[in-house]
Amino acid sequence: MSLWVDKYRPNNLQKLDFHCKQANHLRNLLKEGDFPHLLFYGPSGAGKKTRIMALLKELYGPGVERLRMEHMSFLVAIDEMNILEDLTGFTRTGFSLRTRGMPVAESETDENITEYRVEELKNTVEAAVTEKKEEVKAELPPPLPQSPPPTEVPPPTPTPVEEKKEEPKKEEVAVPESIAHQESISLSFYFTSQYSITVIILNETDHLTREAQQALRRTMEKYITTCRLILCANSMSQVIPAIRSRCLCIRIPAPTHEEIVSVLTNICKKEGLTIPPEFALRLAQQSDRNLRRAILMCEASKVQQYPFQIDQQIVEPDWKIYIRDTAKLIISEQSPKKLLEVRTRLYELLVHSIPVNVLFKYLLEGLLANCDSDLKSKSIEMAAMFEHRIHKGSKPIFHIEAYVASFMAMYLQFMEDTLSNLF
Ligand SMILES: Nc1ncnc2c1ncn2[C@@H]1O[C@H](COP(=O)(O)OP(=O)(O)OP(=O)(O)O)[C@@H](O)[C@H]1O
Repeated sequence: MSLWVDKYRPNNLQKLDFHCKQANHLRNLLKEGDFPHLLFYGPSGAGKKTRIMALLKELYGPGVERLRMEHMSFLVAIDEMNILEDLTGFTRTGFSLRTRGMPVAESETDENITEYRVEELKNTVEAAVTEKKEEVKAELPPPLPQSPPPTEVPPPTPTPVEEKKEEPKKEEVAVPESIAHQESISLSFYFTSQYSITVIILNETDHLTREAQQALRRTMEKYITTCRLILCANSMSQVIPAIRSRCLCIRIPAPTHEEIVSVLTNICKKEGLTIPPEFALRLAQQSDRNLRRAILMCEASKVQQYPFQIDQQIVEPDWKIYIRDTAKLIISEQSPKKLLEVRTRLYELLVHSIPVNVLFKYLLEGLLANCDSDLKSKSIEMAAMFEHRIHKGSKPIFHIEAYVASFMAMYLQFMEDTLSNLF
């Protein structure tokens, strides 16, 4: 049994429920059978990946659904065991790179990671394009003719991707033996190969370091004849101009409340349920125009209570409640002890893969909801500064914590001033 978000994810361009005009443009783009490098950008839950998959399906047919995730093993050099523990969560790479407790020498953390990411990115893309090309080509069925001859029926060929699925391959990049400690990490990326073009989908391109993006730029140029990159990003401001200019940028705006209501109504109809429009609208409003969140909340609400009531309580995600409680903690007491407690909670959220920008946004929201109106503008100004530092720096936790400490100091000062004015 799958979740509604997966079960009712439209799988071709015709079935897309909103931004239909844009879907038509994409179809026109594909008429030639080829396309430039693409960069899809827009807020989370707007339907970027759904569109990418629908686009590939339009181009290559149903086989593309068996797109797979490839795991590659890399050996990472580690000099010492004075280790940074907090690398266990998300790292700022564009791949779904997750470390298995990967230790890194503290003194050289940033450079090591940057260098490693650049190499890793280049190796991965190049391996996918060059080494795998021959192998993939050999296994692929002949390309579908534009207008198939009426008499000839092509012989059934085994689907290549299915074959590969049975034996996932691992590659290892050797590192010098002199290095004392080595750990293997798993790098995941998606790629599909059809005909002569390898299509590589890179998620979270905006989380790549600048160096990695530069490397990607060169790779894009080098393999322009054999490879198409489909990049996916939440924010364009973090993508370097060189990458932007090499791609056709496609903006996927967040769906409107009405569009979300219509998607929810359709899903409920398919499930044989009735959803009051007022309740669907409340779900849309609470989801912050994130369609995935709205569908998940709708399903959770159905489990909690059906038939739906207009004023039914909407089940919120745990992490959202946890962030709100963290904000309340900050307001409740401003002391080093509380700061430590908040720090632990922030780490907890990060290791559970809550994106930094989401964490920061909801934390600020929670603080603003609880603080005096005089403090609001200052808090927002301060938050903007620390958010900028998060993007510029490499360790978001430092900056979030610094923000919390600064907010505490400002709040404490404000309370003292208010009290002294009273007496
Ligand atoms: N056009 C659509 N019609 C109906 N449902 C949709 C549509 N587009 C997306 N969805 C639903 O919304 C969910 C989220 O979409 P998707 O994963 O494509 O968003 P995204 O923009 O890639 O999000 P993120 O950036 O967070 O990964 C999908 O699981 C799907 O169920």
